[in-house]
Amino acid sequence: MDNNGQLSQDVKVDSKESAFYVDAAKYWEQVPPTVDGMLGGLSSISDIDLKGSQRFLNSLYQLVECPGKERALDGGAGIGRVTQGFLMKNFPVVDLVEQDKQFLDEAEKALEPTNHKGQFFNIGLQKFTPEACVYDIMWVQWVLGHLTDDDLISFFIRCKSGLKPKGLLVLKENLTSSGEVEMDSTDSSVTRPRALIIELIKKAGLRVIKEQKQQRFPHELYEVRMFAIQPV
Ligand SMILES: C[S@@+](CC[C@H](N)C(=O)[O-])C[C@H]1O[C@@H](n2cnc3c(N)ncnc32)[C@H](O)[C@@H]1O
Repeated sequence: MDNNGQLSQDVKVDSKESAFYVDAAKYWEQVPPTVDGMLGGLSSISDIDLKGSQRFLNSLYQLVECPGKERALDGGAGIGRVTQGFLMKNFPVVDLVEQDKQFLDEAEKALEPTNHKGQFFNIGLQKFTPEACVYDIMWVQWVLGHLTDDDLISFFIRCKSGLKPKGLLVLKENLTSSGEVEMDSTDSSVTRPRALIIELIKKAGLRVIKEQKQQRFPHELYEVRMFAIQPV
């Protein structure tokens, strides 16, 4: 790590239960289970975000080999903002993976009166293995900065086995414009440059088939991009 608190290009942490993960879990433990909590006080951008996601998903159904519309996964689901605001409108079954028990309980409570069908997995993505060949879309948003590079590659590899034959993994993440990995010690996460994300995707034997920048976000925020990914 350099003096500016930046990690060098590679995000390498040895142990799975290292301080990197423990500190992140501690940070999220004291965040209120609200949309504002999920978005660091920026609940005002939630609608724009969800609409941008819907547009991107629609564009994936224009592809020649498009995914099915049965079952999705929400990775790093928090209180289920993405599940409820977007994925459930497109998929009859949506499973949620979230490391924080309080958030997942809140999601379960909020989804109970709806017609939600799906499972709740209280586990970190670095340890999560999806059931084989079940997902049309695995949507992973604003969480990958909490995984080390090595764990991210392993997670991508496990995602490949969770996808149906035409299924897609979709990432929606902040990207740095500096070309560097930037560390946030408050929530124990990193923000990666686009080039590193692409490199890690390739290392996992996947490739980006469609990519789009989220529009209409405040200019002071990191650039946010969506990547639709499939096994090579
Ligand atoms: C910025 S919030 C985003 C939540 C949700 N994706 C959304 O867009 O509303 C990040 C979420 O990732 C979760 N998280 C952090 N580290 C994680 C990990 N290693 N595995 C799974 N979830 C994690 C946090 O508990 C939190 O719910």
